[in-house]
Amino acid sequence: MDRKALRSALRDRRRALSGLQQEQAAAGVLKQLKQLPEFSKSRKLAVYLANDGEISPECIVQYAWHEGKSCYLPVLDNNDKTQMYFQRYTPETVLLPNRFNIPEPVLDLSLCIPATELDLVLMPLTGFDESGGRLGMGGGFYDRAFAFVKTSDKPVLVGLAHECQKVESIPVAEWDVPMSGIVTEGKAYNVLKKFSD
Ligand SMILES: Nc1nc2c(c(=O)[nH]1)N(C=O)[C@@H](CNc1ccc(C(=O)N[C@@H](CCC(=O)O)C(=O)O)cc1)CN2
Ligand SMILES: Nc1ncnc2c1ncn2[C@@H]1O[C@H](COP(=O)(O)OP(=O)(O)OP(=O)(O)O)[C@@H](O)[C@H]1O
Repeated sequence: MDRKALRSALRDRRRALSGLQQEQAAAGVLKQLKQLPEFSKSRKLAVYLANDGEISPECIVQYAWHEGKSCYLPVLDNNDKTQMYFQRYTPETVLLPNRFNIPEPVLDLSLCIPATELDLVLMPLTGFDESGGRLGMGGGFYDRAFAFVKTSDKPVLVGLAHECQKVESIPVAEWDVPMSGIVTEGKAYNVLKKFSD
């Protein structure tokens, strides 16, 4: 299956989950994450607002705020259509739908930080494999934003996924940035053995 067909099949799969399954999955992911030192140690954390059946980091955000961590959300640039920024996210942040209808903060560059300053990035995905292969929504936003990670050990990139997003092998593209790990409702896949034990 090519990337496009695989993306479409996997999007159907996650959209088919019930509200209860989504809630349980989100709680399961938080439970798994709490056991990871990379999460406990992180001070600056990139999250996202769930869309199209993605696993929701909402309870992770609530917990992170409670622990005094700073959360950041992806914000798209309306002029440069390839750019994605990370902007501070607090309970007061005003959100508006972006061009894909996903809520995001109104862009304020003074509240954005360079991707290099993030400790941990929780990435949305449509599919993953056990070698850290990631299939996103097809915009290439995360691949571009984190292309530098290939030669850096910060930030740690962790995909959040439903177990049903796992496939045998994601067809890899040359620009793909491998994830250090994937956390699902039931398991933490420590792909690059970057997670400390
Ligand atoms: N929750 C969430 N936020 C995110 C991402 C994501 O994957 N999930 N992104 C990760 O990169 C960025 C947005 N990337 C996206 C790329 C394509 C589509 C999408 O729905 N494409 C439609 C076509 C829509 C249109 O052209 O109007 C489609 O493929 O059906 C959505 C988001 C930034 N924010
Ligand atoms: N580092 C990069 N530099 C330039 N272009 C890139 C880079 N990474 C990805 N792209 C472009 O982005 C497009 C989409 O890539 P891909 O299908 O891998 O997106 P994705 O990982 O599914 O999406 P996303 O990361 O937004 O969730 C590709 O056609 C590619 O040309």
